Amino acid sequence: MTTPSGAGPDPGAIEVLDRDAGDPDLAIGATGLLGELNRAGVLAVADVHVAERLGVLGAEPDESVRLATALAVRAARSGSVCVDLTQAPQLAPDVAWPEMGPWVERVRASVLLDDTGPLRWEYDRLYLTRYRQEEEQVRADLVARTRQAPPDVDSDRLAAGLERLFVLAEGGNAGVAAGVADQRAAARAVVTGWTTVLGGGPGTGKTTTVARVLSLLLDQPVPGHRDRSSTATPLRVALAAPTGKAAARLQEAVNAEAGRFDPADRHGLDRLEAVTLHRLLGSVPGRSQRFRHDRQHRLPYDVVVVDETSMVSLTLMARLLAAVRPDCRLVLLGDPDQLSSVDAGAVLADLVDGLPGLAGEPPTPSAAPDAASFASTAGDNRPVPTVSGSPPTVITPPSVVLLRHPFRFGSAIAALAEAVRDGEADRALDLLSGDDGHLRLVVDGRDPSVRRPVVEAALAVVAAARRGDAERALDHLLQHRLLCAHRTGPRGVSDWEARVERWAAESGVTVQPGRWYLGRPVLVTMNDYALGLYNGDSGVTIADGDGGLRVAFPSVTGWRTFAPRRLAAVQTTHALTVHRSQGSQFGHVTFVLPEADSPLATRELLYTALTRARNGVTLVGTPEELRSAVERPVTRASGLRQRLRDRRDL
Ligand SMILES: Nc1ncnc2c1ncn2[C@@H]1O[C@H](COP(=O)(O)OP(=O)(O)OP(=O)(O)O)[C@@H](O)[C@H]1O
Repeated sequence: MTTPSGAGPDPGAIEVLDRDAGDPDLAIGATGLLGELNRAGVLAVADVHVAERLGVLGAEPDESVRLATALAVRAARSGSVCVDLTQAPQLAPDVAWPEMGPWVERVRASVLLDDTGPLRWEYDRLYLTRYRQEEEQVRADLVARTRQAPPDVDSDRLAAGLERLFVLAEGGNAGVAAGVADQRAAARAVVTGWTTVLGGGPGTGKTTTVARVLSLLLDQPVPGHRDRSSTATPLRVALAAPTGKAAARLQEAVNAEAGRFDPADRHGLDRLEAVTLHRLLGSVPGRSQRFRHDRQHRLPYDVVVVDETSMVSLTLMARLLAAVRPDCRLVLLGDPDQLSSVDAGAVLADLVDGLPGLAGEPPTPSAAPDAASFASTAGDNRPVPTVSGSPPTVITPPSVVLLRHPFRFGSAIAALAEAVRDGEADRALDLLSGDDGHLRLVVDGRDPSVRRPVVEAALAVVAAARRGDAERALDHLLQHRLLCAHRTGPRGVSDWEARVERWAAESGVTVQPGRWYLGRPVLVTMNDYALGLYNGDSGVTIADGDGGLRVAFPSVTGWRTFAPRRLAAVQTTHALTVHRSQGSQFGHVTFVLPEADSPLATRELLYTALTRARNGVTLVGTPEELRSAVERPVTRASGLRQRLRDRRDL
C-alpha cells in the first residue's frame, strides 16, 4: 500500500475537543502559538509542557522553535517517529503559522539540535533524539547483517525439502499454484539469508510457510558435521510475537502444521513454544524499555521468528535487533497493510518499502569479511562475528517476500480488501453493490439485515451454552463479530454493546448487563500467565451441568473452562474495537463505519476490519463514509524507509 512516510499528519492522532475554562486539556499559562494550538486541540498539555521545559533547559528563547519541539513531541505521541514541519499547517489551517523557510532555518540552527541536545534534523524532518537514534540503530544493525557471508546451506538437501514440503495439492488452480510458488520463494529466502520479511494478508500462508521453513532449516546439516547427528548441537529456534495472544496463535499454527508433516520432517516443531517479544528479550521489572538481552547479552538463538510484526514499535524493533546475533536468521512475519503499532513507528511497512534498497547492489562474495575479528558475548557462549575494516558492501542482502494468494477466505472479501488497500473507493463501492451475497453496505444500523445475523449468532451461542456445549458455543462465537472504530459515542462499542444486549433480550435471551449470564461472550483484557489466558482472548459463559456457570476458552486441545471468579480482567464483548480484533478472524463481520470526519476513518482501519472476515462482511454506513475512509491512508512520519534506501555506507 502506498502510505508515504512523512506525507502528512496522522489523522488518527488529532483529537478534537470541546473546551471550557478549567478544562484539564488546557495548558495553563501557554501563550502565543503554543497556547493557540493547545486550545485548538492540536497540542496536548504534555506536548506544550515538554516543549516549554526543553526550551528553558536548553535556553532556547525562540517561540517558533518551541512550537516545533511541541510538534515533535506530539508526533511521537501520535505514532509518528518524527515531524515534517511543512505538513504542520494542515493540522490547523486557520492558525497563523510561522513562514516556513525562515522557521525551518531557525529550528535547524537551534541550540536544541546541538550534539547533546534533545532534537535532531535529518531527511528534512525533526526528530526527538531518542527516535532518531533508534532509527539509525535499526539501519546499522540491518546493514551489519548484510555484511556477513551467507549461511552455509546444503543446496541439494534444500531443493529436496522444498519439493517435499511445498507441493501443489491436487486440483489446485493457477492462483493456488502462484501462491505455493511464492511460499517456496519465501522459504528459500529464509534458508539462504540472514534477514527475511515475509509479508501478506490474512490466510496467505505466512505461518504455514514458517513451519515448513523451520523444518527445512532443521533438516540442514549443522556446520562442521556432515549430517544432522545426535552429537550435533541442534539449531535453537525462538518463536515470538508482540502480544501473548498472537504468540499463542503462532505456536498453535506452527504446532498444527508440523503435526501434519511426516514424522521425519517434524523435528519437534509440533511441540515448539512461542513467547511474547518482551518475554523473549527478558523484561526488567519497572523498566519497560530495558531488557536482559541486549547487545552485550545476545539471545542464544540461531533462528528468531516474529509474527504480527505490524504491531511492533520502532523502539521494540531496535531492542530486538540489538539483541539478536548477526548470524541468527531473523524472520519477520506480518501484514504491512494493517494498522501499525500503538507506539511510534510503522516498522513493518517501512521495512517492506525500504529493505530492498539495502539489497540494491548485487552480492559480491569476494568481498566477504574473513570473520577474523570476534567479540565474545555474555549470554551466549559462541563468539559474535564482527566486521573490522572490511569493505562496506552488501554480501548477503535481506529479502522481502510478499505472499498474495489468500488460502483462507472468500474471493469477494479479498477483492474488497484489495480495493481498499489500493485506495480505490469506486471499485470498493461497485463490489459492495454487486449481488454476490457476501458483501453488503447498509446505511441504517436499525435495518433488520443488520440485526438478523447479530441476533442469530447470539441465540446460537446461548443455545449451545445452555447445553454446556463449549465446543459449539465457541464455534458460534467465531461465526459473527460486530466491530466498531470507536469505543464510545453512537457508533462506538459501548452503545452497540447495549444495543445487541437489548436485541438479544427482545429475542428471549436472559441478559444481565455487566454480570455473568449464559452465553455472555467475554474478552480477556490482561495477560494471566498462571491461567495461560492472554489479553485479547475470547471466551463464552456456559452451563456447568450443575446449575452453575463456567467460562470456556479455545485451546490447542479444543477448549478449557474456568470458574468465572478466577477471571480477574474481562469485559463483555458483543462488540469489539477494530484495534482489539487484530490477530483474530470471524466468519461474518459487521463493521460500523466511523463518521466521514472521524479521525479514525482511515484506510488501514477499514482494511483491518474487512480482513477479520472469512465469509461475509456487512458495513453499516453511507457510501460517503466508506469513501472517506478508503481515501485517507494513515501517514505516520518516519525516516526509516528513506534511511534504508540511503546508500551512504554501503
Ligand atoms: N500451500 C498451501 N496449500 C494449501 N493450503 C494452504 C497453503 N498454505 C496455507 N494454506 C492454508 O491456508 C490457511 C491459512 O494459512 P496460514 O494460517 O499459514 O496463513 P497466515 O498468513 O499465517 O494467516 P494469519 O495472518 O491470519 O495468521 C491455513 O488453513 C493453511 O492450512
